[in-house]
Amino acid sequence: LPMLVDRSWAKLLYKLLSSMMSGTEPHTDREEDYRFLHSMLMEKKLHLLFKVNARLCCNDLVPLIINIRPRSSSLFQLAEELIYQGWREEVKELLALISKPHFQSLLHVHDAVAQRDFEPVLPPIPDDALEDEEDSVKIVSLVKTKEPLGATIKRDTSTGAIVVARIMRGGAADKSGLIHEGDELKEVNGVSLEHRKPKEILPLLVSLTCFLCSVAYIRFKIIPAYSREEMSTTKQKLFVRALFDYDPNQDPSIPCKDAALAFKRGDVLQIVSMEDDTWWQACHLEDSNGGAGLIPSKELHERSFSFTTKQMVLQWTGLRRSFRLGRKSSWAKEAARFRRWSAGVHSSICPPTYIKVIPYHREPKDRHRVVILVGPSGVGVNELKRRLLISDPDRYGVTVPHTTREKRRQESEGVDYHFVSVHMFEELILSHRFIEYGSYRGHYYGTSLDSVHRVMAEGKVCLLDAHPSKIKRVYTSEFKPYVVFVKPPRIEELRLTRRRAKFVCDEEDTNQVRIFSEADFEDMIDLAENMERQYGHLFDKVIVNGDIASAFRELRSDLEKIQEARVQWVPTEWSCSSPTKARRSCSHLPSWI
Ligand SMILES: Nc1ncnc2c1ncn2[C@@H]1O[C@H](COP(=O)(O)OP(=O)(O)OP(=O)(O)O)[C@@H](O)[C@H]1O
Repeated sequence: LPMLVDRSWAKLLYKLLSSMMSGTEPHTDREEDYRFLHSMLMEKKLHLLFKVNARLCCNDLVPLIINIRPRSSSLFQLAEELIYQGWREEVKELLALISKPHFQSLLHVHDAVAQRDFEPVLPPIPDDALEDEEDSVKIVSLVKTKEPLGATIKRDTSTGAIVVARIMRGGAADKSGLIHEGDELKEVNGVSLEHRKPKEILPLLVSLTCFLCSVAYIRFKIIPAYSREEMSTTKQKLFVRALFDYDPNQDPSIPCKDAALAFKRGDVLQIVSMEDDTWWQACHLEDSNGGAGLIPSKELHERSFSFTTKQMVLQWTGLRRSFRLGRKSSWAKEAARFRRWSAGVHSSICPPTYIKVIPYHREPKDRHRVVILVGPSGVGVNELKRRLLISDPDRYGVTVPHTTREKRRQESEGVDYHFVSVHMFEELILSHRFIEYGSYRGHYYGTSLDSVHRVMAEGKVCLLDAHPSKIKRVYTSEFKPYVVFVKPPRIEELRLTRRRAKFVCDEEDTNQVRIFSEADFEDMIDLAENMERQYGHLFDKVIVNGDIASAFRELRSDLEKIQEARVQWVPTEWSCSSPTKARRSCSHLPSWI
């Protein structure tokens, strides 16, 4: 019976059939009746008749055959006809069934619904409402009275879409059963909600309400949450940012070089298949319509990384003997460095591979992402920060640190430092208000979260420099940090470029400066390698600071691009996964509709 459009009527017939068949004793008449009904129901002509009926009903023309009379009156007529055969058991049973009040009520309700006899009448859905849309789009028409809809909406921070945040139990939306949490609202009465803020949608709904009767006819175009979930399990695209360079020409393990995809650290790739454990298929973001290529899976890259590092350890062991012979003076230092290096290798369990990312649609009014500059001491982090500030003081700002040391004559409170008592500083430590803090010569120094907020609230890009281990503290959707790793160039270039450079070797006494020694350069390179190995997965950009002018140009243009880009790729963990997180990061967004 799937062809039968009028399902309720078909069900009724089925019920009739099953009630006829439900007797415990075998009855040949029943068998015959069943066969008769079955052949009648399977009759092609009857199916056609149902189709014609359905067409006519849809076009609101004269209802035919089955719809000619309401079900309740058809039933009474049927009862009349059957009364003459009242001696048959099955007829008795059927009569008993149809004379039950709840059965009759059911048919009355059916008749009322079938005649679409209810108020208020919803306006028809325009023909073009679903034009060019996917199947997953749903049109929901509601008549809103004085009662609020009982739903809150929010802007999804990762996609920019307006979604239903909460449905209040017992509210109009809940009672309608047509709108659900997580549904994406595409349009309201034909007005697109794209790039809209929740607060702009409220007046839109108010404008649809009649002032006299407070009734509003609202038509939502919705992408239901279930189909969005479906998309996430079946069709959703998985994007990753590569955390290493990959050149198939340098990889002897690739099964087919022509089928491979080369990429650079920082490239966003769309993963199209992860079926194979060792070789995934992916394409570059800008080339998602083109063919996919093979890339090493996470596991494969980790395995080959541990193989390479083992080989390096062996090499180092061999080299150390030559150090003992040729560079006796620096042997002890080399040994210490090797210890540090191998500790670094073994402490970093996993090499950076890929990080799952999602698009972040930045609105012009959104706060700027915090920029964190990291690098080994002396590499030029402060120099680059200083140049950025001078180049555009309206765009960039820096935090004011806290300290417990005495204020000096030329210093001012809130400009050079926030001068606070030890007690106050320790209170701030206990309440986790610092991103980073430490003590130097008996005084505390620290950068607080509030100082970052202050710069952000001024509409500026907050420039922070911190040890990479502290990035975690601000690695949230609130700050959306953009991490730049300032890397030293090769030692030959360091020697050339830093010939005249001097650095402050005593924080307290800024006159205590000295030039870089060969050991400083070596330490800088060692530290940089360690940092990259341990925290490389957090770096968005690596800038090699050889020539300061070109390093600065590269940094400035990169930051400008980031601040102006409409779509940026950020870690998936910044999308509000948990309700608490979502509430915290979207707390300013929910609005009543
Ligand atoms: N590319 C470069 N070429 C020449 N000199 C440089 C370059 N980069 C930085 N310098 C100089 O090196 C010195 C140290 O730089 P800077 O103070 O910026 O280092 P830093 O990374 O902030 O280290 P620290 O955190 O220890 O202060 C400064 O005198 C700076 O002018």
